[in-house]
Order: sequence, then structure tokens, then C-alpha cells
Amino acid sequence: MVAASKVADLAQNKVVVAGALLLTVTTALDVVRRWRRKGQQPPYPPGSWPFLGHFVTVMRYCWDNSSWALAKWGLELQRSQGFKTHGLNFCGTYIICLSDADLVQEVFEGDPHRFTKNFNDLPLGGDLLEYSFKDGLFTVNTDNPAWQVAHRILISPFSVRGVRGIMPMMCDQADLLIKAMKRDVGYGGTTYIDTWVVKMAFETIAVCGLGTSFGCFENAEINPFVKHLNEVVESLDVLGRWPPFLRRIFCRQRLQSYIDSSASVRRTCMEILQRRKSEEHKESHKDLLDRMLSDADPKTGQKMSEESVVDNLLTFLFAGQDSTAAAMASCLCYLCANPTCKERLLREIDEVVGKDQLSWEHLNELQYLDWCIKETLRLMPPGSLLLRTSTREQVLGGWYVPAKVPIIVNILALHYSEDLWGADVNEFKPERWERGLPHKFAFMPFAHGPRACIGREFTLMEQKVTMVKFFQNFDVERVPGDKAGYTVLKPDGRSPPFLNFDTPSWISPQAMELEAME
Ligand code: HEM
Repeated sequence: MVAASKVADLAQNKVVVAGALLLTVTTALDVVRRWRRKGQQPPYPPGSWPFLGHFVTVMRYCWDNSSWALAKWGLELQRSQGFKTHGLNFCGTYIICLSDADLVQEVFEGDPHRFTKNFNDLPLGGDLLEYSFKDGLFTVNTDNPAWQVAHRILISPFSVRGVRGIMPMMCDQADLLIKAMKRDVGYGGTTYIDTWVVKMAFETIAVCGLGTSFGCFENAEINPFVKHLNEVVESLDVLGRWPPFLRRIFCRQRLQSYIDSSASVRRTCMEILQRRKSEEHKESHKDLLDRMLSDADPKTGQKMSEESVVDNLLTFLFAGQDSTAAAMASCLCYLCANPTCKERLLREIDEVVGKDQLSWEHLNELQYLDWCIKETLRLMPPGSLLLRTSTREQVLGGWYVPAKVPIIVNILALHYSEDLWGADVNEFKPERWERGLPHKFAFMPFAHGPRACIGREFTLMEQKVTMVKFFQNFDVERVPGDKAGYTVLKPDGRSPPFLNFDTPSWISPQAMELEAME
């Protein structure tokens, strides 16, 4: 009995001693690491829990279902605590968040070997994006040859010259939009602006890029492909907030429908590819799909694999419609909320284009329209965060950055920085663009560098074409004193007067302003 208790004591002592030794060694190692390390540890915001880190705080911000939750939290930290660089612990994953324009410039313009785009093992839904879009341009790692080959093949059709060739096709889509709105909504009618800009953005990329119409303008019903793609996009937002192991417990159903919808949209893209391969493409103009199937990488002579073509078809249908639709809806809402700006824009369209057919030359003259679009993208960037990864242990602006740490660049906080943009930063003021950019990295809705948005010229032209055609036909106004985001027929407007817009509140400039400011 005594012997047994001695053995138990000894065993217990050994565990205690081993535990103490382990703690001492890890503490000593940490001290040595900290001592050897150059640079300071970025500050940690309050709200970190044991094991879960800032997960609960992030979830609290996400609870309002806003896709800007994390970005808004960063903006708030910037304003209340002065944090432009801070650390974050997301269930054990260490992340560094940046909203300092100089440091962002160093990440995007400095030595290209210091930071890369790599979605592997990233928190916040990086794995989900990879699951759906695989080796598509948006998700594939920069050092993967699939990105390099596809990028070099597609950079030319997406250049200014490349998109100029498809302007007539874009104008046709905008004409179809106007026709469908006149038919389905009618003068004085009320409608959700979202429905229409989504149709426009989706049909434009599908027809101009892939030579395939999904019949969105002919049909009031939402096309099943669009429904599934929307499910994928919405689920990305919801599921991405959960770490993968918790998703399987708390979001089982959503996860399953995400998997099913991903499979369904992929099947459709494979059908588009097979159809194109089996038929002779009649159009004289080579579209994106033709280029992906026939062009070779000018550097290596390699062609894109069939899997890569499908991944990119899906990527274009996703990246090409969601953000463009959001940008156009936001711009219309801002113009409704700022009638003086709208009047100036209408005057410009009347003077430059009038009732003529819109041409490429007109687009370059529509300077105020360009400012309105930029100002909208500043206040409502469709993507509020960018993700990069540090490739090695390094110092960034005096801060210590370990290797393989995700870096979140907060676009929203840069766009709403009073230091950069001045005291009127929250206001919609297209005129501010007359002065140019306050800092090269104060405005980055399309990111910068080799991984910047390849569809930038495509979307800017599409937005301009749509806005001109829209205002050549309609006028809009907000309901005075009504809920933020609602707009109504402007009875004494230009002829013909038109439309009540019933827009969801998330897109309202006022709602955004209030939420960002709380
Ligand atoms: C207002 C509209 C748009 C916005 C705000 C936008 C924004 C962005 C941003 C911020 C990135 C970089 C993401 C990152 O660095 O991680 C990106 C990449 C990309 N965008 Fe866009 N985008 C828009 C429209 C489009 C359109 C119309 C297309 C296609 C027709 C497109 C295709 C892509 C692709 C393929 C990439 C990945 C490029 C690469 O990494 O090589 N985007 N976009």
C-alpha cells in the first residue's frame, strides 16, 4: 500500500517536473526568439478569448450579416485606437491586419518574393474559394504555373484594346436591359435595382466573354445556374466566418448546399466548354473562351488545360458579375441620395452623348461619370479585404512579421481614412477626384500588382455603358423621408420620368455611413 502510494507520488512528481521543465524551455525559447527577432510585435486589439482568440469578437461583428464586418471592425480600431497595423488571433491562426497606406505599398510594390497570394490553409473561407474555383485565376497560388499561363494568355483580351473590341456587344446587352425594364417595370413602376444590375452584369460577362446567354432579360424567373452561383457566393460569406472544423458542426446544412451548388455550376461550365468544342464558333470576334481554348502562353508556348479552362469559366462568371452588379447598384443609390451630383452627371451625358448611339470616343469625354464610379468604389468597395501571405520571417515598417502569416489588407479602412482623404471622407463627393489620389495606395478596389483585378477595364467600360444607357432613358429619385435606400419616380425630371427603386438597405449609402460611424 505504502509502496503503491510512493510510486503514485513519484509519478505525479515526474509529471509536475516534466511540465515545469517544458514550460521553462518553451518560455526560454520564446524569450530568445523575441530577443533575436527584429521589429516590434504589432498591437493586439482587445476582445481575445483563450483558445478562440478574436473569433467571438469577429462573430459579433458578423452577426449583423454585413459582408463588411471584419473590415468595419478594422476601421473602428483605426479610428478609436489609432491601429493601422494590428495582430489578430482567429482560433489559433495568427493574422496581421494592415490599413497603413505606406506599408500596403511595401507589400504590393516591394520585393515580390516577400509576400504572395496563397489561399492554402487561410482562415476566413480561403479553403472554400479554392474548393469551388480550384485553379481559376482568382484562387490559384501565384507560383502555380496554372496562374502564370492563364494570366499571360488572358492579359491581352482584358487590356483596354482588348475590351474596346467588345463595346458594341456590351451596348447590345445594355439595350436589352433597358427594353426589359420598360417591359417588366414600366414607367412609374417600383422595382429592386439589384435584380436588374445582376441581370446586366451576368449576361454581359456570359455573352461578351463566353458567347453564352442565360436568357436573363427574357425571363422574370431567375436562371437555375444564377441561383446556384448566388448560393455559392452567399454561402462563402456565411461559412467563411467559421473555422473549417466548427463549420462541420454548426453549419452542416449550409455546407451541404454549398457543395451541391458548387457541383452544379461546375457541371454547367463543363457543358459550355463541351458545346463550344463541338461546334464551329461563328462570331468573327474571338471571345474569352476561344482565347482560352486556342491561344498559347507567349512565354512558354503552353496552352491551358481543360480543367484550367473550366476553373476560369466559373471564375469569370463569379468575379465578373457579383462585384460589377454591386458597384452599379451602389452608384445609382449614391446618385439618388445626392441629387446635385446626379444633375451634374445628367447634364454631362446630355452634352456629350445626348440621344446619340454611345461610342468609344464618348466614354473618354465622360469625366464626371468616371469620378462618380470611382467615388462609389471608394465608399462601397465590392471587396473590402485582400489577403496576402508573408513568404519569410521579416520586418514590415518596424513590425515583426513571421513566415507564412496571412496579411489582411483592409481596403475599407484605406478608403475611409481621414488622414488620407480629409474630414469629409464619409461624403459622396465625385469632385474630390479632380485633385487626384492623395496616396497611390489610398484607393485600391481592384488591388495592385500582378494579382490585381484582370477585369478592371471590362467592368469600368460595362459600368459606363450601363449608366449612360440608363440615364438616356430613365430618371430616379429617393423617397423623401422614407427608409434609407428607397427611391421614387421623379415627376418633374427629364423626359421620360421613371421608376421607383426599391433597394435593399445594405446597399444604401446612408446605412453604410451610419454603420461605419457607430
Ligand atoms: C467593380 C467590379 C470589380 C471589382 C471591385 C473587382 C475587384 C477585384 C479585386 C480586388 C481583385 C484582386 C483580389 C486579390 O488580390 O486577392 C480581383 C481579381 C480578379 N478579378 Fe476582379 N473585380 C471586379 C470586376 C471583375 C470582372 C468584370 C472580372 C471578369 C470579367 C473580374 C475578374 C477577376 C479575376 C479573374 C481576378 C483574379 C486575377 C488574378 O489574380 O490573376 N473582376 N478583382
